[in-house]
Amino acid sequence: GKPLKRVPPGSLGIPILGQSLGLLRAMRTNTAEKWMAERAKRYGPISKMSLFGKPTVFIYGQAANKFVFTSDGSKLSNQQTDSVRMILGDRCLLELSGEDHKRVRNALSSFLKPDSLKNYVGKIEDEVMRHLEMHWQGKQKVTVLPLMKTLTFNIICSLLFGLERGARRDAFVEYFQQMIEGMWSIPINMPFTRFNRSLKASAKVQKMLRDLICEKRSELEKGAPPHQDLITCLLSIRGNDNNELVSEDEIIHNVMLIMVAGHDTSSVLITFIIRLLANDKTILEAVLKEQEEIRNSKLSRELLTWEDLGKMKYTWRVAMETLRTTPPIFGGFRKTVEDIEYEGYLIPKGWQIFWVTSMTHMDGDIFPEPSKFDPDRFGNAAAIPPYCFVPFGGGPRICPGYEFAKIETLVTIHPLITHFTWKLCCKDDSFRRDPMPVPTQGLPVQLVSKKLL
Ligand code: HEM
Repeated sequence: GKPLKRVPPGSLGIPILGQSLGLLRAMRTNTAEKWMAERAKRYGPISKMSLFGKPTVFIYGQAANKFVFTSDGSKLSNQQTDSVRMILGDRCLLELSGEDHKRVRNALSSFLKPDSLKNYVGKIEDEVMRHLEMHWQGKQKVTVLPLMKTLTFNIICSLLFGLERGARRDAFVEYFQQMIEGMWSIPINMPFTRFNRSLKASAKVQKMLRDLICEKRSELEKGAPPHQDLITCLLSIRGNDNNELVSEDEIIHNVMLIMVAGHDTSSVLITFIIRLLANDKTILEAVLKEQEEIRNSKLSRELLTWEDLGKMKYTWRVAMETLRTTPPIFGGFRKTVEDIEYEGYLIPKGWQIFWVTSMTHMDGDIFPEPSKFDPDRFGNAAAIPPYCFVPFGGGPRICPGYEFAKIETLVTIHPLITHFTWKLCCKDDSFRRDPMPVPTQGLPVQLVSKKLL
């Protein structure tokens, strides 16, 4: 018969802990890119390690990304680390495959597609303006990251779940933060571990969502319109037998996924754009010019439209370049469903595969002078080879929140840059990963209001 292939080089380290602590430590000191590059130098483009309790193979490059993003569920499943699965639940999109994945993803996409989101630009702007009035206007100093988290969380709550401002939303925010803190931790469920705290918070969030669904269901029965928010929309989708097509657990687990996937990522993107605009005068002026032209074409308090967003081309290029240089998502995992042969190696069934955004984003053959911040790289998006710019992943699981993130970002930058100027307060202008990028002290800035909101 065929000779047995070898598993990739590398070491699995100590069971359970393996290299998790090394990687997490590198992330916290912002040397994770270096950590990965050193591994690549030592072991080549495919190597094994142990991460978050599982044997893991780390692969990178354009071909590796394509392999990860396009292999179907018979080869690679999308199962997340134990921590993520136990916290978000086993019926969220990340855990589903095949027909189940398609059914639930279609249901979510009917809400997240541009044609539907178009109608919410005004509602998002309303949240942004209230936020700026409350937390920015008249202040001399603000800390950007926590504020942007509050803002993106509020936008999600109002748009997707119909949760208005108030005590209930505030309780939600708090449990949510606790829940997220343990998502990339080592799954040791003992009192006082990050993971344990996170699991408890997850149980509380699930209880709150179950109550919310119950209320929405009875409102629907009384004749409330089905398109007010994501939950009512999902409850209203019926199968052939007239039963709900998306189960209650699926609604709850996906609502939690969207809140996690949708607010942390975009808050990081907006924060790093604000940081960049403080550091780069030329780019600041170019963005300001584009935004003022749009503002000057409108009446003083007139709301932004979908067409206005379409004109913010340069601003979005700046966002894309920010996503290239500081991708909110460091990378992700898949799991092998069977023994797989890859580049002459055996990857045994049940192992994790780890892909990483920075490895192609910072590759000088793909992005010349990769450390230089240059929005014009995205002047002609078609010139960028496929599976190389992957802040949103790729293939059938590419981020379905791309348009949502784009709208939120543009709608937030517009009033910020036309009404305020800011300077960084910290001498130390660096960041760490936790695992999302966090600027020093959350990015405190000194603020000047140019004109009233
Ligand atoms: C700058 C903002 C964002 C970034 C960088 C981002 C990035 C990503 C990445 C890298 C993936 C995983 C792809 C994979 O593993 O193959 C993903 C998946 C996902 N994202 Fe986003 N995302 C962002 C915003 C959002 C928003 C605003 C939402 C929802 C409103 C959202 C919802 C989701 C969901 C539900 C998935 C899972 C899709 C699936 O498995 O089919 N994301 N995102």
